[in-house]
Amino acid sequence: MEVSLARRRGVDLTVAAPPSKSLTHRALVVVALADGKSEIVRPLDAGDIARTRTGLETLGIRVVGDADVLTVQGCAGRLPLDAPAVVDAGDSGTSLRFLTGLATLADFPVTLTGSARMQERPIGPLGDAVAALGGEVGYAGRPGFPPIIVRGPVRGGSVSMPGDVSSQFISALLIAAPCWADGLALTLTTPPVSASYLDLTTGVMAAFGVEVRQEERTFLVEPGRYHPTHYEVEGDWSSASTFFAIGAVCGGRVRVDHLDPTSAQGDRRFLDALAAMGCRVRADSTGVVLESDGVLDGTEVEMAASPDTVQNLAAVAAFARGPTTITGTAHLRYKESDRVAAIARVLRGFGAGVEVGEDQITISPGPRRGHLVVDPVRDHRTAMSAAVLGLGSGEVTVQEAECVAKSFPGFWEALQEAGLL
Ligand SMILES: O=C(O)C1=C[C@@H](OP(=O)(O)O)[C@@H](O)[C@H](O)C1
Ligand SMILES: C=C(OP(=O)(O)O)C(=O)O
Repeated sequence: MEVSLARRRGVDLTVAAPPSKSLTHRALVVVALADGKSEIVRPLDAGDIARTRTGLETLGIRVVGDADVLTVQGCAGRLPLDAPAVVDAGDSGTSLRFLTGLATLADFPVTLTGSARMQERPIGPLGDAVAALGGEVGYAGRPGFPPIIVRGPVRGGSVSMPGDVSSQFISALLIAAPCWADGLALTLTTPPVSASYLDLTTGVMAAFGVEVRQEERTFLVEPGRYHPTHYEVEGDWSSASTFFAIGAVCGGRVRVDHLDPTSAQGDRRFLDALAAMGCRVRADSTGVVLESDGVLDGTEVEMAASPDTVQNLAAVAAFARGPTTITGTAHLRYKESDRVAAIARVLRGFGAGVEVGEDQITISPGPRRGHLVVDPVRDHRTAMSAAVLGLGSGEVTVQEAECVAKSFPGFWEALQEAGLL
């Protein structure tokens, strides 16, 4: 599917944020381990969540329900797997990493694999940690990359791991840890990237009765049990960021409902960056409103904890009156595509100057080039950020636009309903 976008000015948009992808993934894997039946209310219904759901089913956990409520009978920390299994996580890094953690709780080997791109996304630090904690770990192809083969059970204990590749490795260990006989003392040898996602992990674990203690760079989890509960998923700040970016560049007013203005989701910081560029932002009891007159200043902003909004911010920066520097970008290279390269490719094609450093990107607005055709190379966030460029300036076509289904299947429909397509 191809989507072509025309320039819009003075938008007046009210949309609902879809449920959080990260919180739905976490809720699903935690309820799978709980010692009873739990309900997840308002889960995200999207491609990546389907990967976690079918992965859990492959591991012997039944997930029942639809878009409104999912019901799961947990396995009380011991997966009922009675033969070797293969989990295909497709393009979903979160599914692959979290289910690798769960595979430590099975008595049979589990092979975790994914798309061609997934086989280029690292998993070595997580594999090393699982092996050090007592599991058997192997790789079917290139060492340190999926397919990874994990055989439990893992006893747990103390381990060190770098934090600078993906926070998902840390979350995967933390989530499985209460089900290990010796619990976990995990010390990070480098500061964690995407650190806000660790707060989401510990928050969901706490909602199911398990505490994580943190002493400087060490995370401690005692052996214990997740207690079943009803868990309601809040709205997704990463998905919402595209609507706010559209408001920033087109000018006008954008209201996104179903967002918690006090959320632990780090992508909430995206709005601080837009405020620094000249937008006005306010929250009320049901959502968040952004107003912009379309006149934007460049800024300098650290985004290591909010990687999934960097492409939208880079797109907004192309409309500013001066350059914008975004720091904390090194780990964007390990995502659904190399997003540092994607930003450079798309924005240079658009007409902006892009300077790429080891851990930072500077965008300098420049004169618009002709019609821009964006191939997102299956990366949903590249596709959505291209919509920001298109609505802000016109003459942008997004190819294979259906890739947004990974996290936000209703994205293009939402734009259409708002009269923007
Ligand atoms: O834990 C999570 O839910 C996620 C963590 C982040 O990944 P990294 O920790 O690999 O940066 C983020 O980019 C991803 O979309 C979701
Ligand atoms: C990086 C992302 O997801 P994942 O790592 O789960 O593939 C994302 O949604 O932007």
